[in-house]
Amino acid sequence: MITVSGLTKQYGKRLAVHDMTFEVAPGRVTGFVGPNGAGKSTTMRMMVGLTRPDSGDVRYHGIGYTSLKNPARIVGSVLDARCMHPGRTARNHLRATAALSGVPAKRAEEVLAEVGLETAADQRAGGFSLGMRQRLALAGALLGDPGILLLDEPSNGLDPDGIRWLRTYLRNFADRGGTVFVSSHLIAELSMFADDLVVVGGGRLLAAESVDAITARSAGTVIAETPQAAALAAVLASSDVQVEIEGDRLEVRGTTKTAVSQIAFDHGIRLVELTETSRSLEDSLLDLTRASAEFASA
Ligand SMILES: Nc1ncnc2c1ncn2[C@@H]1O[C@H](COP(=O)(O)OP(=O)(O)OP(=O)(O)O)[C@@H](O)[C@H]1O
Repeated sequence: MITVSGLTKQYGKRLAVHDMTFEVAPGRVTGFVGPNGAGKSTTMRMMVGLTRPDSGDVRYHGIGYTSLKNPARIVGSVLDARCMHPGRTARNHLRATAALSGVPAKRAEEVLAEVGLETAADQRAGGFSLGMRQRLALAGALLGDPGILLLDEPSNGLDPDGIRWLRTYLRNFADRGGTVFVSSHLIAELSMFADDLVVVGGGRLLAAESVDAITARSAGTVIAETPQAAALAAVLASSDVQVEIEGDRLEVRGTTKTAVSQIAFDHGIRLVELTETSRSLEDSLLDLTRASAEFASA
């Protein structure tokens, strides 16, 4: 369990992170979402002691990061995949990192296999694509066999196969009881595989709850197609629903398909088509963050 309490960081006049409080549960993938500049990287840097918070703290099973006896064995993090010596081979990079973290050198071979980089083990990291660097950085985070992974935008630079591989990897890690905290500015991407979401905008926490809870809260939209669109819009407008009309097509919010069908039947209105779409998680989150101007323009 990761407990983030009242984390705050100001740069000059800019409040990068304000009073951020949330928990990240084991056995689940938690997505950390928000637009560029929302404060995700600053929060994650504070979570691993790279940036000192002005106030607040972060605890891993009740212990602060800097008080952990062997942090590499508890928390693996990738905050910047470009952060590696370009002249070193993948294997040597991992051996050097292992030595610094007090991990046996043979772990390098194991983590290379785990991220699918065995065949590139003797190539220099400087020649790696961003996607390969992401894998190598993840391998580095896995060296201490930690139970917690913190990853900042890990799918940057990965091709679709790489993204699928990463999702499966993180899903399995969580299913084995691990804790996964992964950031992205792409809400749709995270909603595909996260269990919980921590949503931020403008340095503030906007929501911290399960994907299911956020999805359930959002009302559905009913699409009705009828040659009597104006008549249907008129009767619907008299009940408490929102109606938008475009030619023969109505978009109705705040009701259900069954209710629209009944109203149409009661008024002798012929429907050509009637469908109900649940709003995407992305739409729901954009609602949540409507107040955040930065989110709206992201
Ligand atoms: N070292 C720093 N000095 C000054 N301002 C900073 C520093 N680091 C971050 N900021 C500012 O703090 C705010 C939050 O930035 P942060 O990088 O944490 O956001 P983010 O959500 O990770 O965005 P991105 O997806 O673009 O990385 C931004 O306005 C940024 O300009």
